Amino acid sequence: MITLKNITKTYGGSAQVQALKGINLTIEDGEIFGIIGKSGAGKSTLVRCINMLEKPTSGQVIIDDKDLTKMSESQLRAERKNIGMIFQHFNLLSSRTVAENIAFPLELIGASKDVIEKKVASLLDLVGLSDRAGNYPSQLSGGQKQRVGIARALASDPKILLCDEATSALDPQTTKSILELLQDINKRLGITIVVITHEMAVVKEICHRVAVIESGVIKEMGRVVDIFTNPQSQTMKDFVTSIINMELPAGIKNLGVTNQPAPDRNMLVRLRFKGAATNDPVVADVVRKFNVEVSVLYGNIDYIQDEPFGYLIVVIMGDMETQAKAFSYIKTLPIGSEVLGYVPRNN
Ligand SMILES: Nc1ncnc2c1ncn2[C@@H]1O[C@H](COP(=O)(O)OP(=O)(O)OP(=O)(O)O)[C@@H](O)[C@H]1O
Repeated sequence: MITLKNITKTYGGSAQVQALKGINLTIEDGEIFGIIGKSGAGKSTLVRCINMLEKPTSGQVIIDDKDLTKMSESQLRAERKNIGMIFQHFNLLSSRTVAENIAFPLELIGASKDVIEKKVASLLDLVGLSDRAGNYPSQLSGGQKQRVGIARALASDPKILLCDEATSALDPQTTKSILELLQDINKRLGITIVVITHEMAVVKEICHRVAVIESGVIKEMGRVVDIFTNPQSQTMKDFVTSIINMELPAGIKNLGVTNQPAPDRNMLVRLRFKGAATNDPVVADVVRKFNVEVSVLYGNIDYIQDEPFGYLIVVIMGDMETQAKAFSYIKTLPIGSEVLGYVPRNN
């Protein structure tokens, strides 16, 4: 488990920058945890505090009950074997072959030639590059270079893998294959993965939980499926709407939506489903119970990893009292719901 307690980081120099302003965070073993934020939010600083490449100005970094902020340099060097890291621009050694790059951390800890050979072969197999062992980085595509970066990061059998914008330099197809590899590594080896990104698509694809950071402060944190169906902070709403449209479709806006109920208006409602509730016959249920007509104007179902989530925009027709009763009932169901407004009855 990784626990960050009240981490602050102020960069010195003439103009002091407070990059982190009291970060509290717990990342469970085996989790894929996303940290998302815009440029300059403090993401890289935060992830570099986890392995103490950046020393926090104050606060504690506790990994498996050990406080890294209290360790000497040599203790830290030993501890960092448990924490692999991959980077946006791969950071491979251009004069070394693929196999030699992967072997590098093992050479540093004085592993025997035999051990290194076996380990490199199994890592090459894991990342699907067995046929590229003798190539130099310049002979590889971006995706292949990142695979080498991943293999090198895993060479010391870390328990944690930190990924700093690991797919930001890659095209969407290659990004997908690298994310699949990370997910596979998480499942097969049980490694905890911390993913730093500015792309919500990356979070949606592989993260179990996510925290959004802005100006050195965590604005919101939660399970990815909860965040997608019900973001609270403006920052998270902006990220969610960057990949799923929560705006009212133009066709619905044009119906003449008002905020107040009226005898000649019907209620416009958004229903938000996730997980098993996606299969619940909510609309049929409301129609039967309240003898109202419900018309579906818009629907959208998507998946976060294997978990479905979706939106439905419906119009509840009937007199004002029945509309209100039907909505009160919907509020008791295990789904999200909100009244978006009221539309003229003839729609
Ligand atoms: N070594 C440094 N010295 C001074 N200021 C720094 C240093 N590194 C980062 N900063 C500042 O700290 C703040 C957070 O930077 P950081 O790189 O952590 O953000 P980020 O979210 O990773 O941004 P990006 O996505 O653009 O890399 C920024 O204002 C940045 O200018």
